[in-house]
Parts: sequence; C-alpha cells; structure tokens
Amino acid sequence: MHMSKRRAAVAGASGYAGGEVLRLLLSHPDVEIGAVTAGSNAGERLGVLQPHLVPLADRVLEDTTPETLAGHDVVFLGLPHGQSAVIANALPEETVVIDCGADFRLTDSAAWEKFYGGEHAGSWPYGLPELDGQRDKLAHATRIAVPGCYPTVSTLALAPAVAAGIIDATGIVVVAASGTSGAGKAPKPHLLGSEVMGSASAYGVGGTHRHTPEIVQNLSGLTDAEVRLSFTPLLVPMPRGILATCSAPTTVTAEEAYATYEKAFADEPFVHLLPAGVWPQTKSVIGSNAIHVQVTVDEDAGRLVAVAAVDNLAKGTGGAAVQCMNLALGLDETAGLSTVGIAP
Ligand SMILES: NC(=O)C1=CN([C@@H]2O[C@H](COP(=O)(O)OP(=O)(O)OC[C@H]3O[C@@H](n4cnc5c(N)ncnc54)[C@H](OP(=O)(O)O)[C@@H]3O)[C@@H](O)[C@H]2O)C=CC1
Ligand SMILES: CC(=O)N[C@@H](CCC(=O)OP(=O)(O)O)C(=O)O
Repeated sequence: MHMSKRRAAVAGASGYAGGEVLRLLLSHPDVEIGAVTAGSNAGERLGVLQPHLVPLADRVLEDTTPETLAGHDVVFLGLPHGQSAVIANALPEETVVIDCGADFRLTDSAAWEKFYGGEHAGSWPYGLPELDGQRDKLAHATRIAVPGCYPTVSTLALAPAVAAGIIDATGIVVVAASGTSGAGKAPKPHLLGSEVMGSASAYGVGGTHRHTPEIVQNLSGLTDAEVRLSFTPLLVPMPRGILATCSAPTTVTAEEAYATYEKAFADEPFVHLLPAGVWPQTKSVIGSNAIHVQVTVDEDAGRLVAVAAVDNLAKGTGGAAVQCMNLALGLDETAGLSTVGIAP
C-alpha cells in the first residue's frame, strides 16, 4: 500500500541544526518539507542563508510561531535553549515535536537549575535509541528531546562497558574535541576565525559544562553502580565532528573489552565498531549518521580506553532527530540516513 508523505516543518531553518535536518529530509523517501522558519532572518530566502540546500533555494523563511508550524505531522525545533516549550505547548498533542535543544533532556530539575539556570521546562523521551529500552519508548512518541552532541558520542563510547559492569563507573574521564559548528551559527567572539584557526583550546573545564549531567544521567540508567564523570570539552579548528576519548578503571583484557562492545553493538545500524586496532577519526563520519567506536585496555594504567567519532550535526543532532522521527512515525529507523561518510 502506498502511504502519503508525512509533512515536516523545521523551526530554526537558518541555523546549523535546522539546516542539517533539512539536508537529510531532502533525501528522505517518506517526508515532504512544509514550513521553514527563523527568527531575525524571517522573510529571507533560504537560498541566501543555506546555499547548499539547492532544492529549497526559493523557499522564504517564515516567523517561528505556533501558527506557521501548525498543520504538520512533525515539527523539528532547532532553536536556542529556552525557546522550545512555548512553541511545543501550543502545538497539538498528536503532532510529533522533535527538539534539538536541551530544554527537555534532563529529568533532574536540580541538575537543570545548576547547569542551565532558570526554570526546568520538564523532560521528554530521550532521543538516543541505542540506549537499552529507549527504542521502544521512542516508537510512536509525540515529544522527543534530541541528545546533546557530546552526550551522544560519550554515552555510546561508554555504554557497553557501563552496562556490562566491566569498568569502575566512579572513575570515568571524558575528553572530547569538537568542531566549531557545535557552537551554532550566531556570531561569538571566541569563534572568530582568528581565534580558532591554528589553535585548540579547552573550555567548560572542571565539571562545569552543561553536558556533564546529561552524560551521567544516560550512564546511570545502565547500572545500579554510582557514576562519576570528569568531562572536558575542547574546541578544535574544524567545522564539523567530535572525537571523544573516554576512559575508566578496569581489570578486563583488551580482548574481553572488544568482545563486550562487539556484542553490545551487533544489531545497531548506526554504531560501527571498527576492526581491532583501527582508531576513529572524524573525517570518516562527516555527513553520515554513523558513530565510529574503538576500545582497548591500557594495562599499565589499568584503564579501559574507548574512542568515538561522530558528526556533531548528523548523528550528533540532525541525523539523530531524523532517526527519532522515523521511530516516532513508525517508519524504517534508517530511512533517509546513511552510514557512508566522505573521504578524504
Ligand atoms: N550545533 C550543534 O552541533 C548542535 C546544536 N544543538 C541544538 O540545536 C539548537 C540550534 O542550534 P544551532 O543550529 O547550532 O544554532 P544556530 O545559532 O546555528 O541556529 C539557531 C536558529 O534559531 C533561530 N532563532 C534564534 N533566535 C530565535 C528566536 N528568538 N525565535 C525564533 N528563532 C530563533 C535562528 O534564526 P535566525 O537565523 O533568524 O537568527 C536560527 O535559525 C540549539 O538548541 C542547540 O543547542 C544540539 C546538538 C548539536
Ligand atoms: C563547540 C561547542 O561550543 N559546542 C557546544 C555544544 C553543542 C551541543 O550539542 O549542545 P546543545 O544542544 O546542548 O547546545 C557547547 O559546548 O556548548
């Protein structure tokens, strides 16, 4: 039976996350693109702001209001933090709303207040289908919170080890380097080319980055043991991609660790455990919805070391959003998404 296409609107279509959702929807077999909306750029043609989205070049950006977003099967929100609740609450309950922002990711209001400040909007089903039991919760959900980019890569790099109990989860260290698009398109002085080019820098050091509680929340859901995390993000001079190096105390061998990961990811369409000894690199995942993972054990240090690479805008945001939409609408989870990257 031929099913008519689902109609999707994208709010924040002039931004990086919204742009990536649109790029993916343009080759999705079951979706047609309805309203595209923005803030200060409303009234502008999409072709001026997102010239890579050729089939949408003549589309005019509308204001982001419940009215312009009404009448769609699915609405993607790629808006700054704090903007999603008002829009989502004004849309019908049966509309699938997929929020790329952070507003509905955390379940713990105290953690929200500590790391984001202000009132906690609430929590929605968390859009990481690879977490144990999560795929079922996303099937036919009508509100979904897409994970942060660092939490996606860090959680998946560590999930098999935490779930199998092969690491001491109180000693987790994650250091993750991100490209600049992770910070969004709005101009910021620390993102000027002259600040970023030819330099790598740490930020959000000392347990202060807002993705810390999100990673802890994800990993805590996989174990009864206490989870303690030291997370340090780095900004590196590339447009896309995150490479996360994650480690924790262990007593297993490298072979046992690899076998644990192999088993955990065997049926995951987007998680690719590289052949033993091959280490993830961001260039292999750019534009793809894949996350590449490798694991070993540093026997002298007694630590399991897992490294993972993801495209922050694809599996790290836009791709995850489309994957979640597929589950919510009862479509093939992989529709419109590819594991094939671009090289060199
Ligand atoms: N970049 C990334 O790697 C990731 C981003 N995210 C999340 O996705 C969301 C969007 O991020 P990103 O695309 O990077 O940000 P951008 O700054 O690139 O884009 C923000 C978008 O929101 C619009 N906007 C800003 N203010 C308003 C407003 N008051 N009313 C309506 N629209 C507004 C902008 O429109 P205009 O152009 O008109 O100003 C633009 O389309 C954020 O919540 C972010 O946390 C999540 C994971 C990863
Ligand atoms: C390089 C860079 O600045 N990255 C962003 C994270 C982007 C992302 O996933 O975050 P949210 O959706 O939670 O905003 C940051 O560290 O704030």
